[in-house]
Amino acid sequence: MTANRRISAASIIGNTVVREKWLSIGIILTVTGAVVISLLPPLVLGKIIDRIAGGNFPGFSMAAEYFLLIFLSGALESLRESFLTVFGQKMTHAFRSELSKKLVRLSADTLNKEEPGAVVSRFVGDVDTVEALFTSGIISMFADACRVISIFAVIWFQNRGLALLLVVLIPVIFAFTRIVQKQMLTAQLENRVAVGRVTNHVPETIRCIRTIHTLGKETYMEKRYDDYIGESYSAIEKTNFYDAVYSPVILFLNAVAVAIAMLLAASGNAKILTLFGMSVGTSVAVVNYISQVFSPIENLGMEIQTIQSAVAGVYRINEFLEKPEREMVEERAFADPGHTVGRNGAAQKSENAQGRAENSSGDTSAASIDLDAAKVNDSGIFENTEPCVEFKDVTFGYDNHIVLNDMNFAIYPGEQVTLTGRTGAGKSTIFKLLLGLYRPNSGEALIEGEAAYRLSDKEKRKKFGYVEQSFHMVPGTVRDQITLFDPAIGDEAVQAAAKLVGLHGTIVSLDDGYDTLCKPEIFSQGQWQLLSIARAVAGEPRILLLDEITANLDAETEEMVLRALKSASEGRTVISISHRVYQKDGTWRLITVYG
Ligand SMILES: Nc1ncnc2c1ncn2[C@@H]1O[C@H](COP(=O)(O)OP(=O)(O)OP(=O)(O)O)[C@@H](O)[C@H]1O
Repeated sequence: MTANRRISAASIIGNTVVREKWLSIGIILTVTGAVVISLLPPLVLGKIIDRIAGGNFPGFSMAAEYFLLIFLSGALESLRESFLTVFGQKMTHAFRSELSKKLVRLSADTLNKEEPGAVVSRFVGDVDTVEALFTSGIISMFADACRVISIFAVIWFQNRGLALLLVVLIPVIFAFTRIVQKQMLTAQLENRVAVGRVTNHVPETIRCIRTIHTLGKETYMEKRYDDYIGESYSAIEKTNFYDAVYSPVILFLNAVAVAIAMLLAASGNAKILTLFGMSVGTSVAVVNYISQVFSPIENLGMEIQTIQSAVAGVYRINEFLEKPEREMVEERAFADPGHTVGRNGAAQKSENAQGRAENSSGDTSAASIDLDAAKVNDSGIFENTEPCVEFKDVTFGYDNHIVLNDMNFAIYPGEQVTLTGRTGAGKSTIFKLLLGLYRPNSGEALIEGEAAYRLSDKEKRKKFGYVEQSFHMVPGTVRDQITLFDPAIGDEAVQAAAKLVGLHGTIVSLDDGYDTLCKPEIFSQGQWQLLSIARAVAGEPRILLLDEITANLDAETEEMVLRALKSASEGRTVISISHRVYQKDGTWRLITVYG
């Protein structure tokens, strides 16, 4: 058995950074490179203007230098964005892989308590927010912060007065940006809720259209629809308002800062000029820098928001990764003794049949078990007297609710046993213990002498097949439904299983035969159930566990499934939960569970 793995969002991020080290280095280089290079063009432009103002021709090389720097700055920024996108995708892949590994390791108890929608939202929404943390969160925030600081530093050396002006202005701009962004976010969320209501309202109206007409509720439904649209409209209005106001205000502040700096630079006052004096070229460069400082400030506000929601996503992902895991059993080389009962059971008439018969009458000591009937087929298909399924003093409960109390029973190879009992007695719980989904609180639930929960997934498939009330389709072809992607089950075994249940003809008549992509409409309900039996027997298990397999079928379809089951049961031990008894001949036995 393997212990719980310790994995968290931080370790997934760390592992991905190490695994993608060249990409990570590329991001660091492009982020810093883009910040540094973007500072240079205004400086060169300032020099060019100063030359022109002094009556000198700046020369082709200076102009070329200016354009080259602009090109380089743009190229580095786009390279940075590409690296970040790829990195974000790698991160998403790493997170989703770890989450899906975790999902298959969750204990049955944990899975039972999980809402499917909540699990899906961790795979989709939460992982997306973590991806955004890298594509438009933490790294972009670092880049933008560096940009603001470096622009400020350059202005400080170029024009001390303007730098002091920015010290006052930048926090004001930032605060204004955050207020607008928060208001916009609230309005967007309101809009999302309203749009959700509108989109739910339409199908709901269509679904209930007869009831609406019958009860004359058309006006009421129309009014509700109008209200929802109205809510959405006012939310969009708010968003548009803030959107419309933001840019002009920022442009205005930009213009105010430039105007103040220029006015003071042209004031002619010696004291003021010690702070604001600058050449024409420098003033061009400074104006350029000021207009560059606004966009990273605006980005910073958005990035803070992205980081906040990513932190919530990371928290939810960590919560999921910390959930209790089932005890994982390592795959091991195990000797497959082959079927103790062959396909042709009668041919393997056992010398021990007599011994089993004695056992069947003697082994009824369980406190809560009643062996109503215990017969052995005259042709006797038991090969030995060792039980293939056994409950020894099993006590089990969910949380504090004890369901099975000190239960004992033994089932022998080749037997056909039906578990019966009132609803809630614990029949399905017996199956869950045999499937190894739960571990008994005390006692032993054994399959071929081994604790069921200790069996690895491969061993389980070899030892037993499980058929449920309804078929659970996996994405893939008809063949995949039978093999469940087990490469050990070849075409021959697939076809043999389908023939056994009488579905081979139907499958080959499909457009692509066994390669037909499965969709709900390609088979009838009964045929899906036949496919379920084919899936269960394809691994050639020695035991079949059947859980109310005809519960949802009409009489005719049930007849067809029972016929298939008869062939599938031949030479196997069959344990079924049913309110009806499948096979009353030969080795059939009834176990009543009292719970
Ligand atoms: N995952 C679970 N968590 C908590 N209690 C459970 C869980 N599964 C079953 N139970 C409880 O265990 C008891 C036995 O349930 P079980 O499904 O084994 O009964 P059953 O005999 O198969 O019933 P039915 O014939 O109605 O299917 C019931 O009281 C049920 O509420």
